[in-house]
Amino acid sequence: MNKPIRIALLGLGTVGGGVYKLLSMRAQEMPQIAGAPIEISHILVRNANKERPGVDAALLTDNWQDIVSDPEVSIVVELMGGMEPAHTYISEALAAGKNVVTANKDLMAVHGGELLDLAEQHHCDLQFEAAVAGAIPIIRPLKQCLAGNEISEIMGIVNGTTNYILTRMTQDGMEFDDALAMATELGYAEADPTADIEGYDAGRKMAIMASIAFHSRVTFEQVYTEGITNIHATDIRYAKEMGKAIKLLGVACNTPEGIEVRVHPMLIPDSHPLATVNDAFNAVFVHGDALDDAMFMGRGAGEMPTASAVTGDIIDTARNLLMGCTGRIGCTCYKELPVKAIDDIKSKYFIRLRVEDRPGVLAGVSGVLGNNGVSISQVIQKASKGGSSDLVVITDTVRERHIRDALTILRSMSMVRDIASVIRVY
Ligand SMILES: NC(=O)C1=CN([C@@H]2O[C@H](COP(=O)(O)OP(=O)(O)OC[C@H]3O[C@@H](n4cnc5c(N)ncnc54)[C@H](OP(=O)(O)O)[C@@H]3O)[C@@H](O)[C@H]2O)C=CC1
Ligand SMILES: N[C@@H](CC=O)C(=O)O
Ligand code: NA
Repeated sequence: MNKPIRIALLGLGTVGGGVYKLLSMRAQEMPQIAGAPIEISHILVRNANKERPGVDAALLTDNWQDIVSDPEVSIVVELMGGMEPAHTYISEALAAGKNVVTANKDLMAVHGGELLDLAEQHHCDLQFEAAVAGAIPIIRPLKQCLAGNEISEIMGIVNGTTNYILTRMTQDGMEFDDALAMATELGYAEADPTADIEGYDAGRKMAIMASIAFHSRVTFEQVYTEGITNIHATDIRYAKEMGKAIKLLGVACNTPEGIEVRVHPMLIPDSHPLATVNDAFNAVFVHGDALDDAMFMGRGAGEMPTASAVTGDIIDTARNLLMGCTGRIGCTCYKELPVKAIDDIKSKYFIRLRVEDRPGVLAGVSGVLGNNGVSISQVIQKASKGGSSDLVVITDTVRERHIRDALTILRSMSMVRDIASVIRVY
């Protein structure tokens, strides 16, 4: 039998704890699955004295040097999250010739190119399947199975926390804050859930996928992001009346003018496959010239689903180590494509306004939209409450900058008391 492959876990929280459990559950079969036993030799945590039931306390350390200077450790599994010290530790591990598996989208969406280059220099694997859409295999399919395609579009639900919140608000009428507390309790949310609810986490995942799919580096700062904090129960009610669901979607397209990449809430028809993706499930649509359409669906967050993706990467790296072929697949970005500004992107919009309840208001609002090149496809006006009423306008497809100009004028009009919501429509 091959001698054990020694790995170090950095982090033993939701995901690290899941990986520890899954590796223990599969320990007996690992020589057959991976080609050698896989043994955890160190676990780095912030607090090595904390009681951790079911975990061998002798493995715990709070000293990174114990790991990076141990020549027996061949795979470092980073599950701490955040930029630092994760960036330094991963760089030092690669420089020391250690392979790395990480679930860290924050880091990969900003420093992915640099870290993949470093891995290549040292002939090491740097694998990050769990960083995008949790358990769903998507990084490896994009880099390997779909490598013969020209991919033109990726669209999907890539944040479990926000999908869980929107599902609870839609199906159970739950308040936003209560649904977020449940998502945190279930281990779906990031350490700072702002990243989830403001769309940053989904933006990071879209940057990573767009880079791989379009062979051109896209970083997080280039992704337009809007979260779900401005989605109200009233919007969800209107969406239901129109036979639509509200989802936080990531969209990335490779167009002749450049890459479009964005994350924002969207109204999608109930008949659309993404409308039925609920709770912490994620789904990713990919369109390729040879592939046509494919959809990947599964759990996007949580202890064991995320551990599934991390453990798959550990096993793949172990197999590469045993075959002497680590570092086989590195960075696949060989183009330098521009990324389009959000102002140039076109969409349909749902605009909910609180307006004065008097004659001429509808004509005033539609006049401003028309003067800015925004044509209307549907209008809903609800009965008056306290002298104002809800006016919902669905526009035809329009350029983002025209909507912005129109909204600026509408906001300044006395007949418009408030622009309550502006949501894109599929
Ligand atoms: N939760 C999920 O569903 C998913 C998470 N991810 C990603 O996985 C990673 C881990 O997430 P998660 O498990 O939820 O996070 P947790 O907050 O649950 O766990 C973080 C762990 O890292 C340790 N840690 C944090 N900072 C340090 C440090 N400076 N030095 C040593 N140890 C440190 C903590 O130690 P201690 O225990 O002592 O506090 C803890 O064990 C993140 O990158 C996240 O984005 C990816 C997909 C899904
Ligand atoms: N916080 C993330 C965890 C997985 O990436 C999410 O909710 O999707
Ligand atoms: Na994944």
